[in-house]
Amino acid sequence: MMEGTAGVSGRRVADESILDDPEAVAAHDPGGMLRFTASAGAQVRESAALAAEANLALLEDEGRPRAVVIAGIGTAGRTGDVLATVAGPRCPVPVIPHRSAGVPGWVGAADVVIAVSASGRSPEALGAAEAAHRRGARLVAVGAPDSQLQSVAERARAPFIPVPRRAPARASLWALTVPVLLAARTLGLVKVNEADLAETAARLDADADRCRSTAESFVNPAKSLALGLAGSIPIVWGSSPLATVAARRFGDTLSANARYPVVAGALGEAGRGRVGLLDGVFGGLVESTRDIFADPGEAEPDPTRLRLVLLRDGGLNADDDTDEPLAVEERRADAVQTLAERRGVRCDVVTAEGGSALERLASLVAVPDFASVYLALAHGLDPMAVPAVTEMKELSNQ
Ligand SMILES: O=P(O)(O)OC[C@H]1O[C@](O)(CO)[C@@H](O)[C@@H]1O
Repeated sequence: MMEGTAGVSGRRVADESILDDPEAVAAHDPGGMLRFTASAGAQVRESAALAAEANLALLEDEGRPRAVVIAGIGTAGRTGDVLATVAGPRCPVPVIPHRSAGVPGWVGAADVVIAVSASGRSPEALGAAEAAHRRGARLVAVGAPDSQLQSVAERARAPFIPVPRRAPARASLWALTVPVLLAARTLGLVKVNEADLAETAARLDADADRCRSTAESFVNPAKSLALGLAGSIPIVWGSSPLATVAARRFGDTLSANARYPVVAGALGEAGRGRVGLLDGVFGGLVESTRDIFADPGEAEPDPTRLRLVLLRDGGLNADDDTDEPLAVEERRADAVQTLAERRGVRCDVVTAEGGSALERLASLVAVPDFASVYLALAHGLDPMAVPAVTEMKELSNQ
């Protein structure tokens, strides 16, 4: 066990035995992050019901907006990326995620602002909601009940969709996302139907079952993903825009839960630049020194290596609904796997499953979400507590 200089303790080397002992898992997860992560399917169902109770019809009256801005930070901000990709390139209006306080200068009465904040008090979401109200834009607010955000929505006579405050923001992705999607559906921007929501929730439940703490590493995809990543620098690339949202989400959870540095993004873009990492000191250069016959007793401490996680969209998208032909995405994903193999860089692949965009996204997010928690636990880190975030807020007076 090591102590960090500010009193944070953990193990530098991951301890696999923790993951195979459900009691040890529970002991290292006093805040119940695994339980919250397992509630994803329930979040989808509950949020759909809460959105149905909100007066979203108010939005419909003024017809299709000029643009939709989704304002929020952190996980709340990710909901804007989800909406943009689920709406897809055929969306009739621009969908713009916005991550700083206020709204872009052009926002006015023709636009819709969806302000999202799990706590209902982030300055980014509150600033956007106030600005939308001042400028006469239509507003929808999504966040904690009885919060400042709810007050702004009430003042603006705008629909408010509550997100019960049970889990920390990053374990509330689905509770935050579903209201955003349903508001956009009311505006005619996405085609998410009840069956899509039910199937997404069912897939999240099934994945939570596969990733439960009592399922041992060799049958638990999240534990094996976590153990594969242990000690490495994860590089997470998504093969399509949808898979890229999942890749960035994995970057968020690996950083916040497991406190791992991550490179995450779109494979299309990486292929023109960052793929060069595979040749570097943490890639091909270190892999060329890997000695599989070395005596573990005499071996030097294991050097830090890259570990590639490729999130593949699975080829279920209709060609006419994507930015790029599917065949291009698939060839690129095959190519990076070949490249990694040539350099000796280990690669994990998660392939999307399901019929709707939302279900496919869920299938790419669920196992990595659990893996980020198991990786924290294997290092003896409490995935719930991120003292650096609190300290950062104190130091910057925010
Ligand atoms: O959803 P909220 O409450 O606005 O918080 C935004 C972000 O800020 C944090 O709470 C950190 O302060 C993140 O966990 C979260 O995603």
